Amino acid sequence: MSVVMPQIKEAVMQLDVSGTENAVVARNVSKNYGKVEALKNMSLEFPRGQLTSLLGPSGCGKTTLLKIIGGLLQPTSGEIEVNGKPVNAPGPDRAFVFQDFALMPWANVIRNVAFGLELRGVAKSEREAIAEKYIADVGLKGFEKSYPHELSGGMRQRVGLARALSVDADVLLMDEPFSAVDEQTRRKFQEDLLRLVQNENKTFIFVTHSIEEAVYVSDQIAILLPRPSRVSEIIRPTGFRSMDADTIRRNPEYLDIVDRIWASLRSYVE
Ligand SMILES: Nc1ncnc2c1ncn2[C@@H]1O[C@H](COP(=O)(O)OP(=O)(O)OP(=O)(O)O)[C@@H](O)[C@H]1O
Repeated sequence: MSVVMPQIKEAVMQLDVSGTENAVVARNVSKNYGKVEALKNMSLEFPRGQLTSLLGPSGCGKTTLLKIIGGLLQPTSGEIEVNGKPVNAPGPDRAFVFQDFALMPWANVIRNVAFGLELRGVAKSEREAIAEKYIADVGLKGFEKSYPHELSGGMRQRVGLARALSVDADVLLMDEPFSAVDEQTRRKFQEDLLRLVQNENKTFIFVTHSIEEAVYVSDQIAILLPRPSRVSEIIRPTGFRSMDADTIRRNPEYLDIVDRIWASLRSYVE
Protein backbone atom coordinates (compact mmCIF):
# COMPACT_ATOMS: atom_id res chain seq x y z
CA MET A 1 0.00 0.00 0.00
CA SER A 2 2.66 2.45 0.99
CA VAL A 3 4.24 2.06 -2.48
CA VAL A 4 1.01 2.34 -4.49
CA MET A 5 -0.48 5.35 -2.74
CA PRO A 6 2.23 7.87 -3.64
CA GLN A 7 2.02 6.76 -7.28
CA ILE A 8 -1.70 7.41 -7.33
CA LYS A 9 -1.16 10.75 -5.68
CA GLU A 10 1.49 11.67 -8.21
CA ALA A 11 -0.77 10.71 -11.16
CA VAL A 12 -3.57 12.87 -9.77
CA MET A 13 -1.21 15.78 -9.28
CA GLN A 14 0.03 15.48 -12.86
CA LEU A 15 -3.55 15.51 -14.11
CA ASP A 16 -4.23 18.64 -12.08
CA VAL A 17 -1.24 20.41 -13.56
CA SER A 18 -2.18 19.65 -17.17
CA GLY A 19 -5.77 20.68 -16.45
CA THR A 20 -4.71 24.17 -15.42
CA GLU A 21 -2.24 24.99 -18.18
CA ASN A 22 -2.27 28.69 -18.99
CA ALA A 23 -3.00 30.02 -22.48
CA VAL A 24 -2.02 33.56 -21.50
CA VAL A 25 0.20 34.88 -18.74
CA ALA A 26 0.62 38.56 -17.85
CA ARG A 27 3.84 39.05 -15.91
CA ASN A 28 4.56 42.27 -14.00
CA VAL A 29 2.85 44.35 -16.66
CA SER A 30 2.95 48.12 -16.15
CA LYS A 31 1.50 50.72 -18.49
CA ASN A 32 1.88 54.48 -18.23
CA TYR A 33 0.08 56.94 -20.49
CA GLY A 34 2.38 59.91 -19.98
CA LYS A 35 2.00 60.67 -16.29
CA VAL A 36 -1.03 58.40 -15.87
CA GLU A 37 -0.07 55.04 -14.37
CA ALA A 38 -2.81 52.74 -15.67
CA LEU A 39 -1.33 49.35 -14.69
CA LYS A 40 1.38 48.63 -12.17
CA ASN A 41 3.13 45.26 -11.93
CA MET A 42 0.00 43.41 -12.96
CA SER A 43 0.43 39.64 -12.97
CA LEU A 44 -2.38 37.34 -13.96
CA GLU A 45 -2.78 33.86 -15.45
CA PHE A 46 -5.51 32.84 -17.88
CA PRO A 47 -6.12 29.07 -17.88
CA ARG A 48 -6.63 27.45 -21.28
CA GLY A 49 -10.18 26.66 -22.27
CA GLN A 50 -11.62 28.83 -19.52
CA LEU A 51 -13.37 32.17 -19.32
CA THR A 52 -11.72 34.80 -17.16
CA SER A 53 -13.54 38.05 -16.41
CA LEU A 54 -11.80 41.30 -15.56
CA LEU A 55 -13.93 43.26 -13.13
CA GLY A 56 -13.03 46.55 -11.52
CA PRO A 57 -13.90 50.21 -11.10
CA SER A 58 -14.17 52.39 -14.17
CA GLY A 59 -10.77 53.53 -15.45
CA CYS A 60 -8.83 50.81 -13.61
CA GLY A 61 -7.19 49.59 -16.80
CA LYS A 62 -9.26 46.61 -17.95
CA THR A 63 -9.32 47.71 -21.59
CA THR A 64 -5.64 48.63 -21.39
CA LEU A 65 -4.77 45.09 -20.24
CA LEU A 66 -6.94 43.56 -22.97
CA LYS A 67 -5.24 45.68 -25.64
CA ILE A 68 -1.79 44.78 -24.35
CA ILE A 69 -2.69 41.08 -24.47
CA GLY A 70 -4.03 41.63 -28.01
CA GLY A 71 -0.74 43.28 -28.98
CA LEU A 72 -2.49 46.55 -29.90
CA LEU A 73 -0.62 48.41 -27.13
CA GLN A 74 2.89 47.97 -25.80
CA PRO A 75 3.38 47.68 -22.04
CA THR A 76 5.78 50.17 -20.44
CA SER A 77 7.38 47.17 -18.73
CA GLY A 78 6.62 43.51 -18.10
CA GLU A 79 5.55 40.88 -20.59
CA ILE A 80 2.67 38.90 -22.03
CA GLU A 81 3.09 35.26 -22.91
CA VAL A 82 0.67 33.44 -25.20
CA ASN A 83 1.04 29.67 -25.46
CA GLY A 84 4.39 29.94 -23.71
CA LYS A 85 5.87 32.58 -26.05
CA PRO A 86 6.29 36.31 -25.40
CA VAL A 87 4.15 38.49 -27.70
CA ASN A 88 4.27 42.21 -28.44
CA ALA A 89 2.16 42.50 -31.60
CA PRO A 90 -1.22 41.24 -32.81
CA GLY A 91 -1.20 37.65 -34.05
CA PRO A 92 -3.52 34.96 -35.38
CA ASP A 93 -3.61 33.31 -31.94
CA ARG A 94 -5.72 36.19 -30.55
CA ALA A 95 -8.95 37.81 -31.81
CA PHE A 96 -10.91 40.81 -30.53
CA VAL A 97 -14.66 41.16 -30.13
CA PHE A 98 -15.16 44.91 -29.74
CA GLN A 99 -18.01 46.53 -27.87
CA ASP A 100 -18.83 48.73 -30.88
CA PHE A 101 -18.98 45.67 -33.18
CA ALA A 102 -16.44 47.15 -35.67
CA LEU A 103 -18.32 45.71 -38.65
CA MET A 104 -17.89 46.91 -42.22
CA PRO A 105 -21.23 48.57 -43.10
CA TRP A 106 -20.82 47.98 -46.84
CA ALA A 107 -20.29 44.23 -46.50
CA ASN A 108 -22.96 41.62 -45.81
CA VAL A 109 -22.84 39.27 -42.83
CA ILE A 110 -20.97 36.46 -44.52
CA ARG A 111 -18.29 38.82 -45.88
CA ASN A 112 -17.92 40.46 -42.47
CA VAL A 113 -17.56 37.10 -40.75
CA ALA A 114 -15.13 35.79 -43.37
CA PHE A 115 -13.09 39.00 -43.44
CA GLY A 116 -10.26 37.79 -41.19
CA LEU A 117 -9.86 34.72 -43.40
CA GLU A 118 -10.00 36.90 -46.54
CA LEU A 119 -7.09 38.93 -45.14
CA ARG A 120 -5.16 35.69 -44.69
CA GLY A 121 -5.74 34.72 -48.31
CA VAL A 122 -8.08 31.78 -47.63
CA ALA A 123 -10.00 30.88 -50.84
CA LYS A 124 -13.56 32.24 -51.13
CA SER A 125 -15.41 28.92 -51.06
CA GLU A 126 -13.42 27.72 -48.05
CA ARG A 127 -13.75 30.90 -46.04
CA GLU A 128 -17.48 31.13 -46.76
CA ALA A 129 -17.99 27.55 -45.60
CA ILE A 130 -16.21 28.34 -42.34
CA ALA A 131 -18.13 31.61 -41.94
CA GLU A 132 -21.46 29.81 -42.53
CA LYS A 133 -20.69 27.35 -39.74
CA TYR A 134 -20.01 30.10 -37.23
CA ILE A 135 -22.94 32.23 -38.40
CA ALA A 136 -25.14 29.22 -37.59
CA ASP A 137 -23.31 28.63 -34.27
CA VAL A 138 -24.06 32.15 -33.05
CA GLY A 139 -27.72 31.83 -34.06
CA LEU A 140 -27.75 33.90 -37.24
CA LYS A 141 -28.56 31.26 -39.85
CA GLY A 142 -30.63 32.86 -42.60
CA PHE A 143 -29.00 36.29 -42.21
CA GLU A 144 -25.86 35.56 -44.25
CA LYS A 145 -26.80 38.07 -46.96
CA SER A 146 -28.07 40.81 -44.62
CA TYR A 147 -26.15 44.04 -44.07
CA PRO A 148 -25.21 45.37 -40.61
CA HIS A 149 -27.82 48.19 -40.76
CA GLU A 150 -30.55 45.57 -41.22
CA LEU A 151 -29.63 43.85 -37.94
CA SER A 152 -30.35 44.69 -34.30
CA GLY A 153 -27.50 45.58 -31.92
CA GLY A 154 -27.57 42.06 -30.48
CA MET A 155 -27.36 40.50 -33.92
CA ARG A 156 -24.44 42.73 -34.92
CA GLN A 157 -22.74 41.65 -31.73
CA ARG A 158 -23.14 38.03 -32.83
CA VAL A 159 -21.62 38.84 -36.23
CA GLY A 160 -18.58 40.22 -34.37
CA LEU A 161 -18.35 37.05 -32.32
CA ALA A 162 -18.71 34.81 -35.39
CA ARG A 163 -15.92 36.76 -37.08
CA ALA A 164 -13.62 36.26 -34.09
CA LEU A 165 -14.46 32.53 -33.97
CA SER A 166 -13.95 31.98 -37.70
CA VAL A 167 -10.27 32.95 -37.61
CA ASP A 168 -9.83 30.12 -35.10
CA ALA A 169 -7.78 32.13 -32.62
CA ASP A 170 -6.93 30.34 -29.37
CA VAL A 171 -7.72 33.41 -27.31
CA LEU A 172 -10.83 35.57 -27.65
CA LEU A 173 -10.61 39.05 -26.18
CA MET A 174 -14.03 40.53 -25.43
CA ASP A 175 -14.41 44.11 -24.27
CA GLU A 176 -17.84 44.54 -22.68
CA PRO A 177 -19.40 42.62 -25.53
CA PHE A 178 -22.93 42.79 -24.14
CA SER A 179 -23.05 46.37 -22.95
CA ALA A 180 -25.00 47.67 -25.93
CA VAL A 181 -27.87 45.17 -25.88
CA ASP A 182 -31.07 44.90 -23.84
CA GLU A 183 -31.32 42.62 -20.79
CA GLN A 184 -33.15 39.76 -22.55
CA THR A 185 -30.77 39.69 -25.50
CA ARG A 186 -27.87 39.84 -23.09
CA ARG A 187 -29.08 36.80 -21.22
CA LYS A 188 -29.54 34.80 -24.40
CA PHE A 189 -26.11 35.87 -25.56
CA GLN A 190 -24.52 34.82 -22.25
CA GLU A 191 -26.05 31.37 -22.67
CA ASP A 192 -24.69 31.13 -26.22
CA LEU A 193 -21.29 32.25 -25.00
CA LEU A 194 -21.26 29.51 -22.35
CA ARG A 195 -22.08 26.95 -25.02
CA LEU A 196 -19.09 28.18 -27.00
CA VAL A 197 -16.83 28.02 -23.94
CA GLN A 198 -17.90 24.42 -23.47
CA ASN A 199 -17.62 23.34 -27.12
CA GLU A 200 -14.70 25.31 -28.52
CA ASN A 201 -11.84 24.84 -26.01
CA LYS A 202 -10.84 28.46 -26.48
CA THR A 203 -9.64 30.86 -23.84
CA PHE A 204 -11.97 33.79 -23.28
CA ILE A 205 -10.86 37.02 -21.62
CA PHE A 206 -13.86 39.11 -20.88
CA VAL A 207 -14.21 42.67 -19.61
CA THR A 208 -17.52 43.45 -17.91
CA HIS A 209 -18.99 45.97 -15.50
CA SER A 210 -21.66 43.56 -14.34
CA ILE A 211 -20.89 41.54 -11.22
CA GLU A 212 -23.88 39.28 -11.86
CA GLU A 213 -22.73 38.61 -15.41
CA ALA A 214 -19.18 37.86 -14.26
CA VAL A 215 -20.38 35.37 -11.64
CA TYR A 216 -22.68 33.65 -14.12
CA VAL A 217 -20.31 33.27 -17.07
CA SER A 218 -16.82 33.03 -15.53
CA ASP A 219 -14.53 30.20 -14.52
CA GLN A 220 -12.38 32.82 -12.87
CA ILE A 221 -12.97 36.48 -11.97
CA ALA A 222 -10.02 38.81 -11.46
CA ILE A 223 -10.99 41.77 -9.31
CA LEU A 224 -8.79 44.71 -10.17
CA LEU A 225 -7.85 47.59 -7.89
CA PRO A 226 -8.23 51.17 -9.08
CA ARG A 227 -5.35 52.90 -10.86
CA PRO A 228 -2.54 52.01 -10.89
CA SER A 229 -4.22 48.68 -11.27
CA ARG A 230 -3.20 45.35 -9.78
CA VAL A 231 -5.16 42.19 -9.07
CA SER A 232 -6.78 42.33 -5.66
CA GLU A 233 -8.54 38.98 -5.65
CA ILE A 234 -9.29 35.95 -7.82
CA ILE A 235 -12.68 34.32 -7.42
CA ARG A 236 -13.66 31.04 -9.05
CA PRO A 237 -17.44 30.65 -9.18
CA THR A 238 -18.75 27.14 -9.81
CA GLY A 239 -22.03 25.52 -10.64
CA PHE A 240 -24.07 28.54 -11.71
CA ARG A 241 -23.88 27.98 -15.44
CA SER A 242 -26.35 25.13 -15.40
CA MET A 243 -29.00 27.14 -13.55
CA ASP A 244 -31.76 29.12 -15.22
CA ALA A 245 -32.04 32.86 -14.63
CA ASP A 246 -34.71 32.65 -11.91
CA THR A 247 -33.04 29.88 -9.91
CA ILE A 248 -29.67 31.55 -9.99
CA ARG A 249 -31.01 34.88 -8.71
CA ARG A 250 -32.33 33.15 -5.58
CA ASN A 251 -29.37 30.82 -5.02
CA PRO A 252 -27.70 31.63 -1.66
CA GLU A 253 -24.18 30.78 -2.86
CA TYR A 254 -24.61 32.97 -5.90
CA LEU A 255 -25.87 35.84 -3.75
CA ASP A 256 -22.94 35.35 -1.37
CA ILE A 257 -20.38 35.64 -4.14
CA VAL A 258 -22.09 38.70 -5.64
CA ASP A 259 -22.13 40.29 -2.15
CA ARG A 260 -18.49 39.47 -1.57
CA ILE A 261 -17.47 41.10 -4.86
CA TRP A 262 -19.67 44.11 -4.09
CA ALA A 263 -17.98 44.49 -0.72
CA SER A 264 -14.59 44.40 -2.46
CA LEU A 265 -15.56 47.00 -5.05
CA ARG A 266 -17.74 49.22 -2.87
CA SER A 267 -14.80 50.69 -1.04
CA TYR A 268 -13.54 52.13 -4.35
CA VAL A 269 -16.79 53.49 -5.73
CA GLU A 270 -18.01 55.20 -2.54
N1 LIG B 1 -4.73 56.76 -24.80
C1 LIG B 1 -4.75 57.15 -23.52
N2 LIG B 1 -4.10 58.27 -23.14
C2 LIG B 1 -4.10 58.68 -21.85
N3 LIG B 1 -4.74 58.03 -20.85
C3 LIG B 1 -5.41 56.92 -21.19
C4 LIG B 1 -5.47 56.42 -22.53
N4 LIG B 1 -6.21 55.27 -22.54
C5 LIG B 1 -6.60 55.08 -21.26
N5 LIG B 1 -6.12 56.06 -20.45
C6 LIG B 1 -6.32 56.15 -19.01
O1 LIG B 1 -5.85 54.97 -18.40
C7 LIG B 1 -6.74 54.51 -17.39
C8 LIG B 1 -7.23 53.12 -17.71
O2 LIG B 1 -8.09 53.17 -18.85
P1 LIG B 1 -8.88 51.89 -19.38
O3 LIG B 1 -9.72 52.33 -20.54
O4 LIG B 1 -7.93 50.79 -19.61
O5 LIG B 1 -9.78 51.54 -18.11
P2 LIG B 1 -11.07 50.60 -18.00
O6 LIG B 1 -10.94 49.90 -16.71
O7 LIG B 1 -11.22 49.77 -19.22
O8 LIG B 1 -12.21 51.68 -17.91
P3 LIG B 1 -13.80 51.53 -18.15
O9 LIG B 1 -14.27 50.50 -17.18
O10 LIG B 1 -14.33 52.90 -17.82
O11 LIG B 1 -13.99 51.14 -19.59
C9 LIG B 1 -7.86 55.54 -17.32
O12 LIG B 1 -7.56 56.45 -16.29
C10 LIG B 1 -7.80 56.23 -18.66
O13 LIG B 1 -8.24 57.57 -18.54
